[in-house]
This record gives sequence, C-alpha cells and structure tokens, in this order.
Amino acid sequence: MQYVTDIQEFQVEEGKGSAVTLGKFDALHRGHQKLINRIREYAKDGSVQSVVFSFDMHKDSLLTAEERRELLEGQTDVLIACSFTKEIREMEAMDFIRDVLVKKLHARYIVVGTDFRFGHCQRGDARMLAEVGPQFGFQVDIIEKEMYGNREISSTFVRESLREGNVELANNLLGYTYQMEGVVRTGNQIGRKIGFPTMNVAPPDRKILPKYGVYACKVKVDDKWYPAIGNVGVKPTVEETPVLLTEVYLYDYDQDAYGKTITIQFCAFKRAEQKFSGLEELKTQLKKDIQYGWEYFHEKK
Ligand SMILES: Cc1cc2nc3c(=O)[nH]c(=O)nc-3n(C[C@H](O)[C@H](O)[C@H](O)COP(=O)(O)O)c2cc1C
Ligand SMILES: Nc1ncnc2c1ncn2[C@@H]1O[C@H](COP(=O)(O)OP(=O)(O)OP(=O)(O)O)[C@@H](O)[C@H]1O
Repeated sequence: MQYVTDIQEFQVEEGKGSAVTLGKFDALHRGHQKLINRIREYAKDGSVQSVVFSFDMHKDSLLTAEERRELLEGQTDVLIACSFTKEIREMEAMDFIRDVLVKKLHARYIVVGTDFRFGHCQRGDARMLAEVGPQFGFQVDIIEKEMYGNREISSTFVRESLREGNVELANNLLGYTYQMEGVVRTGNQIGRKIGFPTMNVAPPDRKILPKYGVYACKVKVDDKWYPAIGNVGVKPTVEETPVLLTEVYLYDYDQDAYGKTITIQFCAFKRAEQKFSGLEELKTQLKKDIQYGWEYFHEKK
C-alpha cells in the first residue's frame, strides 16, 4: 500500500485511473468497510488503483494515523491521509473535483455514503458528484448507510458507545475489537505488593479511550495474546495527580514487560473506576474483578 500525506506530491500511476472513496474514516467501522469493499472490487482486475482518501481532522480520534495505516494495509492500493488544512477546508467543491479527483487521481469510480459532503462550506455532496460525473468521466456509487437496528453506524456512534463504557457495542459497530497500543512503564509497584502485578501503559496522544473503568481485555506481548483484566483511568485511590493510564493484569504472564510495546483490546465492561477508602478495600474489589475476568474468558461469555 502506498501511504501519501501530501496530496501535492501524489499522482495516480501513469495510464491508470482510480476508484476512490472519501471521508474522515476515523473508525473504519462496518459502514466504512462497505465503501472500501466496493473500491476493492473495482481494483480487483488491476485496471484501476483503489484509493482511500481520508481527511485528518486533528481531533481526538478512535484511530491514530499509524493504526489506520495498519488496518488498511493490504486492503487498498493507496491511502491518502490528507490534513484538513485551511487550504483544503476553503477549496471550492468544484475545484476539489477538478484539481484533486480528476487531475491528480484520474478518478473513474467515486464511492461515498449518502451524507458525504465536501468543499468550502460543505457545498459539495454526493448528488453533485453524480451530476458532474459524466462530464469528467467518472461514475459515482452512493452507498446506503450500514445500520445498527434503526440507527446509522457512524464514528460518532462508536465514540458515544465508548464514552458509556459499552465496548461490546463499539466492537459490534466497528466489526473488530477496539484497542490501544503503548509502552509498559513503571507504576508505583503497589500492585506487586498487594499480589497483583500490573502493566501500566499511557495511551497515544489524542487516542480516545473507553470510559474510566474495569474491562475484560486481551493483551498482546511479544506477539502472543493473553487474557487479562484492566483498568482505564487515573487510580483515584492511590494517585493524587490524575494521569490517564490503562493498567492490565494478565492471567498467564510472569515475566518482566517494562519497556515492551503491548496492545490492549477492550472486550467487555465490568464496572466504573472508583475511589476506595484504602488499599484493603481496593484489594477486595480487585479480587472480584480478577474473578470476573477469569470467568469471562474461561466461560466464553
Ligand atoms: C482490574 C483493576 C481494577 C482497578 N480498579 C481501580 C479502581 O476502581 N480505583 C482505583 O483507584 N484504582 C484501581 N485500579 C488501579 C490500582 O489502584 C492499581 O492497580 C494499584 O494501585 C497498583 O498500581 P501500580 O501498578 O502503580 O503499583 C485497578 C487496577 C486493576 C488492574
Ligand atoms: N454507516 C455507513 N454506511 C455506509 N457508508 C457510510 C457509513 N458511515 C459513513 N459512511 C460513508 O463513509 C465515508 C466516510 O465517512 P465519515 O468517516 O466521514 O463519516 P462518519 O463515520 O459518519 O463519521 P462522523 O460520525 O464523525 O461524522 C463517507 O463517504 C460517508 O458517507
């Protein structure tokens, strides 16, 4: 996959056209996957290159740029991560069509959802693309929204579910398990003292985490997955200054992981993070959480 961050530097392969899908693509949820599958179909015979054109809004996001890139590896020929700069924001819709979609991407197929909007003041939309398509030589596919019950799947819906701690719903909307990655750093060593050594990991910058609380997790260390129980939050019982961390206790791991990069997947919500009266009360609750996690994975709820 070709990864492009500066659209000015990019040109579709000589003599080839492209099948392009456009949007923010923060989540790469099941709705986004529908669009990506369509451009893949067009590119299957090699006649056109498939292009995912994503606008990076520079906000807190579900996927870091690196994660989006990894998830799309092997799924598309080209990923354009286009910064949503003033220049892009203020570009007239027709200029975007002419200068970017036609001149740079040689678009033959454009695949968007029903509510896709673009260009200065969002004046461009899917209908406008379809109207001018014949004149510029591209076909437009407007894809019906993938639904969850009677609500459209969207990145906003995934963010809301995470905010409520409902990772099961978020994972269903995504079609994969929500995760974060980070380097294991030293904690206060209290966990070890109370019998539950944990790995402490700070989330990447601007990465959205689920609501503060306890989750059944899967954790990848050195390419191996382990069942675990984790806490997302600021440990109010033991920390005076809040520092957001995800902390995980792995069931079958007894080595030193400091400095290693691990991946944490959030599988199920157990309870909200609490401030306990002291370490004894925390320890009593931790035992219950650990029991819950063990049952979650062993009874495969
Ligand atoms: C499953 C689990 C649940 C936790 N729940 C809470 C909690 O509700 N409140 C809290 O203050 N800390 C909670 N913690 C964090 C503990 O305070 C922390 O593990 C302990 O202080 C050890 O921290 P250390 O690794 O920095 O030594 C939880 C940790 C785990 C692994
Ligand atoms: N549920 C869906 N089914 C099909 N297409 C979708 C769906 N959601 C979004 N799309 C389309 O995918 C492209 C990228 O969508 P985009 O990420 O901008 O929207 P979104 O997921 O609704 O995010 P947000 O909630 O932040 O607005 C757009 O063309 C959009 O119309």
